[in-house]
Amino acid sequence: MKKILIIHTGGTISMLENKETKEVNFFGGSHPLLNELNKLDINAKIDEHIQFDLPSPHITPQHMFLLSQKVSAELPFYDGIVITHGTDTLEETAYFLHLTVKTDKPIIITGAMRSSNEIGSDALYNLICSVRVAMDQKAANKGVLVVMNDEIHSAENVTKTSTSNIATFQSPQFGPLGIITKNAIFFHRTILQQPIFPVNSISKHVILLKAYAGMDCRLLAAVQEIKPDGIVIEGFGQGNLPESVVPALQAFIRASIPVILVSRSFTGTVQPTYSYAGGGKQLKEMGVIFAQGMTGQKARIKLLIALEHTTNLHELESIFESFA
Ligand SMILES: NC(=O)C[C@H](N)C(=O)O
Repeated sequence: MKKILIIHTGGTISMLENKETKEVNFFGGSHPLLNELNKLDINAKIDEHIQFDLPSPHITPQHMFLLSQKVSAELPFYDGIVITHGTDTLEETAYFLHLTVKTDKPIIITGAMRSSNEIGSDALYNLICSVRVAMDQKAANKGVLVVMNDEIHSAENVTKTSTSNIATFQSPQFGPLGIITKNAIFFHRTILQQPIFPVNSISKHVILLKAYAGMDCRLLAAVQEIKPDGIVIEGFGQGNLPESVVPALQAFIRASIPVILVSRSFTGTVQPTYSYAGGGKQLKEMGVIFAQGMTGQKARIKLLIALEHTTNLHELESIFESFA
């Protein structure tokens, strides 16, 4: 019989609705899903552990690091691990684990858009589906997977696209890796092998900025005061920025602070096409590092992890170019 560990970290999947006020929160008492699976006819030995009871907007990279250590420590004793998590920052934790946990065993993250006692709750359903995927040999060797709403997504590509729809998790441009039906699990694509970057700490400060029409140098002047270890900026289209922010970015790079560029557009890649002031070609020549095919929040997670290995801008560039 397979052995699966469920690690709970909080989020709506761990919350309840107050029937009078309609607010959703943790309301003390025991975890609403704890031991629910043992009442069902699932052919697995399931252990559960409550790691945190946090809404996911309260999750920090330190929590992700602790979770990554817990998962790595428990993996030798289980055939697969399922993590429950709030959906707001689920994709960041999923990607953190994807980049830091070395294993060929299935690691699944799931959440819920409606808490356990709400009509149409997806909490227990997503948990059951996740355990089924974690028990499936086909889920091995695919990095961290996000299971929600009958779909299996790679941590690399998945993002929360809707504020409240239960079909919120999507992989724009790529689609899910597989689907879950009543009786079977189908994978129809896989991921390329990814280098793993194990970390012993998470100690750097990386900030994420979004470009907007008319952005000027004032925000970046304020950022200079913060003295970050790295900056991720979501530029326009193929990777272009307003001319006015270029001198500040240049100053960061001269001070050996990496500036990583992704796009506000959620499909396609960033590339040095335009040579006007602030265009991608100028940014590339200036030393801005282009991160391919990922959102700003994922590039930030990757930079946080990469900076634990090197602060050399050329090495960082090859880390961002070598995989996406
Ligand atoms: N559906 C959810 O889990 C959203 C919640 N605010 C959280 O991320 O904790």
